[in-house]
Parts: sequence; C-alpha cells; structure tokens
Amino acid sequence: MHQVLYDSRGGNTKKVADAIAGELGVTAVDVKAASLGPGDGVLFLGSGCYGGKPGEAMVKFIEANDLRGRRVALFGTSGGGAGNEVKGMEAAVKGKGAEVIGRYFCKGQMALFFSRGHPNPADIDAARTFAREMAGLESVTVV
Ligand SMILES: Cc1cc2nc3c(=O)[nH]c(=O)nc-3n(C[C@H](O)[C@H](O)[C@H](O)COP(=O)(O)O)c2cc1C
Repeated sequence: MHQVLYDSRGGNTKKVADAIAGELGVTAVDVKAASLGPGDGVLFLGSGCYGGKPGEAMVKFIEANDLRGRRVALFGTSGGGAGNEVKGMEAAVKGKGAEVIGRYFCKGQMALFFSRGHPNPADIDAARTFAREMAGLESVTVV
C-alpha cells in the first residue's frame, strides 16, 4: 500500500499531498502523526520549504526511520519554486538507505502576493500525473 506523508505549515503542501493520495486511493497523513507502514508500496514524502529546508517534523521522521529497501517519491512546495525542500529531503532519505524514484515540486503561495494562487489547478494536475507515474499506473513521461 502506498503511503503519503506531508509536513505543511500553511496548507499548500497538504493540497499537493491530498491530490497525490486521492489519485492512489489512500489518505494523506500529517507526518507529525504518522508511523512508517509496510514497505510494499511507494512512500511519498512532501514538505514546504522553510528557510531553504524541509520542515523539522519531516526531517525528524526521516531521521527516526530505517528506510533501507524503501522506494521513496518526494514532493514539495516553496515560494520560489526551486525545490530546495526536495533536495534536502533527498539527501536525508538517501542517508537512511532509501531509493529515490522521483521528485515533484511547484510554487506555493507565500504571504499575500508571492506566487499567488499556487499550487494552482495545473500544479495539482501535474502532481496527480506524478502520483500515477510513481505508482506505476502510467508510463513515465520522457521530456
Ligand atoms: C517561515 C517560512 C520560511 C520560508 N522560507 C522559504 C524559502 O527559504 N524559500 C522559498 O522558496 N519559500 C519559502 N517559504 C515559502 C513556503 O515554502 C511556501 O509558501 C510553501 O508553499 C509553504 O508550504 P505549506 O503551505 O505547505 O507550509 C517560507 C515560508 C515560511 C512560512
């Protein structure tokens, strides 16, 4: 079974997590209340970007778990959309033995105006496609 865990202070990353989980028929769970499930599916981990890094709760979760043999798909949102939160999670999960099978990141509205409206419907559609590709429900798009 696939697992979708998120660290989202403002709700943007939760929107992406809910879209991914909905596509897979599971429920996204706040990483603060989560425990690692069985390793038969893809583990989706997502976070907002805070000071160039993923959230503390996500970092703690990764540090607390043995991810050897796990297939992990990472996602994130940030004001600038550069994906530094995903890079940070990638280094952390690899340090715990995970195999990173893919990444998705998009902009997330910051304060009142910066990246306003993100994640927008196109961002959410792209997240759904990412979910299907990672779960092997759709062939991977070559770009
Ligand atoms: C305390 C704080 C620090 C942030 N630092 C960054 C940053 O370093 N780079 C960036 O691109 N966005 C930054 N942002 C913007 C968030 O990453 C962006 O709004 C993201 O979508 C938040 O996700 P969330 O709504 O799931 O918490 C920051 C936002 C907050 C609240």
